[in-house]
Amino acid sequence: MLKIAGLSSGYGRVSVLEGIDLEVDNQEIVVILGPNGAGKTTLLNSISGVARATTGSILFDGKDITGAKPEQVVRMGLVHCPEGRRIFQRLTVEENLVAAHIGRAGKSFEALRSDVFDLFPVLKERRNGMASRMSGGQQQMLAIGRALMAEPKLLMLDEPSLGLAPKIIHQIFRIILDLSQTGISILLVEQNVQLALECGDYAYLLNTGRVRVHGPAQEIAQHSALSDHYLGSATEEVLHV
Ligand SMILES: Nc1ncnc2c1ncn2[C@@H]1O[C@H](COP(=O)(O)OP(=O)(O)OP(=O)(O)O)[C@@H](O)[C@H]1O
Repeated sequence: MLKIAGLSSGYGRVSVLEGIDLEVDNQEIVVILGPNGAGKTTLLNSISGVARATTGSILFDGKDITGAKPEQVVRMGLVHCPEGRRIFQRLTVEENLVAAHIGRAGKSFEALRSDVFDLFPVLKERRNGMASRMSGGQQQMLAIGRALMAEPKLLMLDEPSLGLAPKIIHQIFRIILDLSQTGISILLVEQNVQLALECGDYAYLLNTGRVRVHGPAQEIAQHSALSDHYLGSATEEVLHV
């Protein structure tokens, strides 16, 4: 579904990522872990076309999307649900969904809205309520609902559990697993290492812009070097667990 090879990128003259190789298979949940500033968000931004790749290639669904514009990438079914939710606070739930669907070909608004409401009944209950009046967890559900209006084949989620209560975090992870069951591939950036590794199939650990460790999520969870790497004492060596 997604194949990244030798990707380096950054912002203007600031280089952030160096030589990233990463793959996401069909229906797989791939987790990206790493300390603050490791480059996780920059990696998602580079895939979605917000940050520019300086070297390397990004293939999505068999097509080269290196250097493609964000709107082209979304149209192909690669959808980024950014950190901080970025929903329209002054619009209602329904209006947020409408805004996410404007100008789209494919399934009708009504059909997609119905899928979103099936997945998140609370959004149906609150469809005419202002987004700003909803709890953090409900706003995260709306952010994912908006992303689903673009019919993703691959959904990139940046820290969906950020700032949420433990019970709600479990709900969000349950939803991520449900989405994967519907055939959507997931690329998940998370600070909640334990839950992310329980939920994921494969994991990459980033530090200072490079992949330091990668392997099946279960093996990474048991790997004693993970904490060293996670805490930032990574060597230059890439360990394949
Ligand atoms: N717009 C930008 N312009 C310049 N540098 C940036 C920009 N955004 C991020 N950076 C820098 O890129 C590096 C990686 O940041 P990034 O946000 O990708 O890390 P992260 O792993 O997602 O961290 P966090 O967990 O804190 O979100 C940091 O040194 C950051 O200061």
